[in-house]
Amino acid sequence: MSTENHHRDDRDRRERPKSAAAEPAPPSLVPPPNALPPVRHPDAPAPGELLGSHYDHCFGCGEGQPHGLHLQARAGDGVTITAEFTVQSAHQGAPGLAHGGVLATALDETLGSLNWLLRVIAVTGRLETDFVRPVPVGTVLFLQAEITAVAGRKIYSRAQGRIGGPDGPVAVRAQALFIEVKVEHFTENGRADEIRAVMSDPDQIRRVRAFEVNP
Ligand SMILES: CCCCCCCCCCCCCCCC(=O)SCCNC(=O)CCNC(=O)[C@H](O)C(C)(C)COP(=O)(O)OP(=O)(O)OC[C@H]1O[C@@H](n2cnc3c(N)ncnc32)[C@H](O)[C@@H]1OP(=O)(O)O
Repeated sequence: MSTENHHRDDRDRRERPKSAAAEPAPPSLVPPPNALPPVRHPDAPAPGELLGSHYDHCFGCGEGQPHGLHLQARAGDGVTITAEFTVQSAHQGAPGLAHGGVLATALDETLGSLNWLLRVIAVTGRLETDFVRPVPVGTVLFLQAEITAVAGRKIYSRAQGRIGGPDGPVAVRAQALFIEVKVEHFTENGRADEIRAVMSDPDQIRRVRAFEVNP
């Protein structure tokens, strides 16, 4: 293939339709035939409601992380979420541009927030990210995410981040597989100091309960 054609192919790939749905998923991100549509928990936050942080020291959403993303997620209709994150100078990779790992974190955090709507505790098993456009420092990234299917403990989801406005061009997108876990995943693996602090904070316990199925 000529260099010119190669460049045109690259550009075409970047400018494909805006929906994450248009992207073929790798095998482990394709829900199995027995997967079911996600069911919004009756006590899930109402559409339009801000979810708040699940943990004050979370790098993605916690207020207690000075250089964190301070991402704010809002429940949408069905099993969807919107979120916003403003790229700060502490988030640079190349001069004046967001670090790709930080953008992946924003996608991961948004996708993770979706599990609030199922009232399930889940962690990221697989996260596949496409970086479509550079994202300058100072940019607001407008994220949208949805759960597409659930198969036992496996939760399939996808997200995209747009720049210039909620309907602007897609800059990043991701497909993910989250795996449902028990609270013991954290209590048995997390560092003892932080687990102790969380377990003695009634406000934090209340937030953890909000994740549990049939608390
Ligand atoms: C007291 C304090 C409480 C605090 C309460 C806080 C609550 C809310 C915190 C939320 C925080 C959110 C923050 C953002 C989201 C993160 O960033 S989470 C952090 C990043 N993720 C992790 O650290 C996960 C590390 N990985 C693990 O711990 C384990 O591999 C997992 C994911 C729990 C799975 O292990 P497992 O439970 O032994 O399950 P396993 O049987 O291996 O797999 C189950 C199924 O999933 C499939 N699977 C597993 N991994 C993968 C993979 N990577 N690819 C494809 N398929 C996979 C398996 O093939 C299997 O499929 P089936 O055979 O059932 O068809």
